[in-house]
Amino acid sequence: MYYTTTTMTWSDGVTESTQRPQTRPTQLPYVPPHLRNKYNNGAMSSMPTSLNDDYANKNANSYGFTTESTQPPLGRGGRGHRGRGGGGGRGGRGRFHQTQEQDSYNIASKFEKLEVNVDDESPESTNFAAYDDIPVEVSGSEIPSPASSFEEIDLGESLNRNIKRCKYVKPTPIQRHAIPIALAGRDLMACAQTGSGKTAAFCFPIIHAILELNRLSKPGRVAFPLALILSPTRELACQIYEEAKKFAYQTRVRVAVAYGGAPIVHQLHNLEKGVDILVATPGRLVDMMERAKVSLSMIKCLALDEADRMLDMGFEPQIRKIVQQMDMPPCGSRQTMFFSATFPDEIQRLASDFLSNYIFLSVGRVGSSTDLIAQRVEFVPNMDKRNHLMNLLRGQEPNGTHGKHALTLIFVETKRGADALEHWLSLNGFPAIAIHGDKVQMERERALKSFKSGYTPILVATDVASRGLDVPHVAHVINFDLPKDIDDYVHRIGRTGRAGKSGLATAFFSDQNMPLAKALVELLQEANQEVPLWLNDYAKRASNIVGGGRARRFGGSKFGGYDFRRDAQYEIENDPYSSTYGSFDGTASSYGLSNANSYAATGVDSYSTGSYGHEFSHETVEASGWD
Ligand SMILES: Nc1ncnc2c1ncn2[C@@H]1O[C@H](COP(=O)(O)OP(=O)(O)OP(=O)(O)O)[C@@H](O)[C@H]1O
Repeated sequence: MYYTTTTMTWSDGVTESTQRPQTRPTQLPYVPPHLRNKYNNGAMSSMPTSLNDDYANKNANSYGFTTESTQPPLGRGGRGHRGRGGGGGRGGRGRFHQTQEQDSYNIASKFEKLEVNVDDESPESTNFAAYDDIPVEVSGSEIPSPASSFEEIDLGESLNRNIKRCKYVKPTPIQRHAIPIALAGRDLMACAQTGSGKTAAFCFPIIHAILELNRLSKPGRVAFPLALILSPTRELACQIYEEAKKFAYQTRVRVAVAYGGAPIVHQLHNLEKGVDILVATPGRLVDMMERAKVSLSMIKCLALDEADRMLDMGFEPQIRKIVQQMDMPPCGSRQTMFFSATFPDEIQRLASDFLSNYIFLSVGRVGSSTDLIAQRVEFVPNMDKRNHLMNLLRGQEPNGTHGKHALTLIFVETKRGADALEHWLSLNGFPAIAIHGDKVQMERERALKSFKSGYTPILVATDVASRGLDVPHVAHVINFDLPKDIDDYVHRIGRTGRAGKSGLATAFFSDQNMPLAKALVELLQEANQEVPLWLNDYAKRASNIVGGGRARRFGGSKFGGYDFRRDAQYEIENDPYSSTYGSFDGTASSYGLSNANSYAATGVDSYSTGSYGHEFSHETVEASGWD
């Protein structure tokens, strides 16, 4: 379905026979990925024949682990080196799981120990200078003013305390604009660049609203959450859940999570204890509702993270079922908020079905990447991809604290490709682990934990890991296979360069990627990145082909945010037979559209800030004073 592709790409297709050492024996004892190079290579004809230091030294890349440091993450072997997950998944719980996992994963459980530090602008804090000149576009009616600080927003004592615990000193731009809008109870369609703090932008107002209601949920056989947050992937649901728990710490607001691939019984048991905020993936939620374990009749607030993904082909029927066909209060009686870094026109149109008199907010250019990410596009013929990757990885010196490797995330197109590349990297001494939709949930979670902890500093992933995942210290994202869709590229590279930190993204471009060339050039230009001459040529050639490659999805606006309603506005302005427009804000407003100020005349305001504000035919109010 959604993450499934049947096409073969280079990462799967480059057969092991052509790429692996030719004399690799057919039967090898199981060796975990990290140790395969040292232990398995003994079987290679051109190599020394045992656990030979000589070989290990000659072939040491900068990831070369000592035997001591490479305690395998799995205690009980696994399923053989070609088993699911490349051996990274199924064993028992070894030393790793008893130590690092417990220490690092459940942040919320350790939250109590964190200090409340009022003035700390620690290195971990956001680099706000990076966001200073960010363009902001807002449109809709009666737009609440943005706030410049958390004090000004005033989310209440307990939330403010938790914000300090998180060491959030200042709101990020999306938070400055979105939180006041959400606190005013308005529906919202919000776009902001990857890693810019959207999760808190919807979690804070939700928690605040529930506290204001002063009516927390009670235990019972059927759960009646007051707020629902939907996420397209299980991992993202878990991440939002962990974040929401931190933000709701000591507030008595109960947060629960429901996602597929894990036993439903345990999740239901948690729900029975009472839940105020339910974070869920659509499939599992529908299942629970059909079992009459969850009712959405009390929902006051609905938030969709990665909203464009939630409404694309894969999820739209499930979302319609959850939002329109079960017992959720109708549009207008609940508050609805959509968040994403990308929001194609056609998906905005769909989304407007679920919103009432909403405000459109974009911080940074919709669908653009952040300038914090240095982007490099290299022409790499398919045949050379693996060697090129190896050289790239060899060049990465340990640079983290204690000489640890910064994390590298490699995207490939298919699940098979992810397994094959993980295996090949492991064989060559690079500690890699794969994550994709064919792995069982436990394997997926383990892969992510192992990567997050730095234990396996290379993660090979399909798009299952492209959206929303916030893994600190991802220094390099490599698009081994480029995606077909430029928005997917934006989300993928957005796994680095988060929260004001800088990052690097390298893409391997080959002939097959020509349809992406034009959009890629535009994206690089917008992000002030160098565009290789050869890529420009590809873009020109692509333009000459019918369709011209996939154009940017945000219509005619090169810079700044883009509210699709403006297109509709434009169409009507230019349609001599049309004089009314009834769907702009989800209400039946109608207005004449004959002059340039008609947009403002309808009570629909807008403002733009920052250096990329662009011109519209309607009145644009320049806002200042907070940016
Ligand atoms: N006000 C703040 N100050 C400092 N750090 C913050 C602040 N708000 C959020 N962060 C941190 O920024 C990081 C990115 O936030 P988040 O995951 O919400 O980004 P996002 O915009 O949802 O990204 P994506 O589009 O990839 O989903 C997180 O580690 C979060 O803790």
